[in-house]
Amino acid sequence: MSDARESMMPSPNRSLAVENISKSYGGGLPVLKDLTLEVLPGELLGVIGPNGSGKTTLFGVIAGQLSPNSGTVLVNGIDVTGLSASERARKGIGRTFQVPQSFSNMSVFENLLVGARYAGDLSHEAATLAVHGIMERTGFHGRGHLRAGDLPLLDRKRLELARALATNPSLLLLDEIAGGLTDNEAAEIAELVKEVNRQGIAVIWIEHLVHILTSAVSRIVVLGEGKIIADGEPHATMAEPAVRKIYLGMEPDLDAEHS
Ligand SMILES: Nc1ncnc2c1ncn2[C@@H]1O[C@H](COP(=O)(O)OP(=O)(O)OP(=O)(O)O)[C@@H](O)[C@H]1O
Repeated sequence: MSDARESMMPSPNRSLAVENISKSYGGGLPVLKDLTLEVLPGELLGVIGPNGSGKTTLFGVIAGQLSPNSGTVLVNGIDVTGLSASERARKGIGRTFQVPQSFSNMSVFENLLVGARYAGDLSHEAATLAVHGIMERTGFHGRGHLRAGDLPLLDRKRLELARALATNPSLLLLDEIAGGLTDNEAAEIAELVKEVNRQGIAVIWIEHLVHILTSAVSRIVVLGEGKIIADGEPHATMAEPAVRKIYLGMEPDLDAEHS
């Protein structure tokens, strides 16, 4: 973390506080309903829920792509509700998207450099140094020259994560980073996510591959129709009747780790 950012931050006791957030699109029915959620510094939190339950909308509201109708978003104790997405990136929020946002005609290195310069007031030299560090941590050492569009899916997912890391986040939002991967590839991504988290970055990870998530995270939040219907230790949370009611028969991989 840059000295400049460190000195700007009050000492936080919550990495993220989402307070009483409601959100609807174009005057329609609310997609998020008075939702409140806290994430502690260094926490690795999984978020699951059926299609359309509001998971990606929640990320949009946290990262600033969407404005809530009401409620507050605090990051490291700072109210960011009125800030743009790029301003929030400078406050420490990094995010990935379901559809990778990398520039396919640019190299791995160039993509990461864009990320590093997006969120930080870094000189070209400092950004270059930061990008080399990110490439080390994410499996791109010696491969920075590769064209992003030529990468296989697992590496495109890695690049999406690396691009978010290049913005130097204290809170990382991962939206289905393992989507479309085989089980072995998803497990590789999960190891990378855990490693990033061990380095002190709080992570919120939306994923449909429930067994990958439950084996990686220390806490799971279950969304249903814009509300939190369960929140706690992964296995206990997945065993709650309200959660089993949603998932039983819908999610064939739910018990895969026990088979
Ligand atoms: N830009 C938009 N305009 C109008 N409605 C939207 C928009 N984006 C999402 N919605 C609606 O809001 C609801 C929640 O969508 P959201 O993408 O947040 O759910 P999700 O839990 O992330 O779903 P999935 O698991 O399919 O990604 C859905 O009914 C969806 O159709």
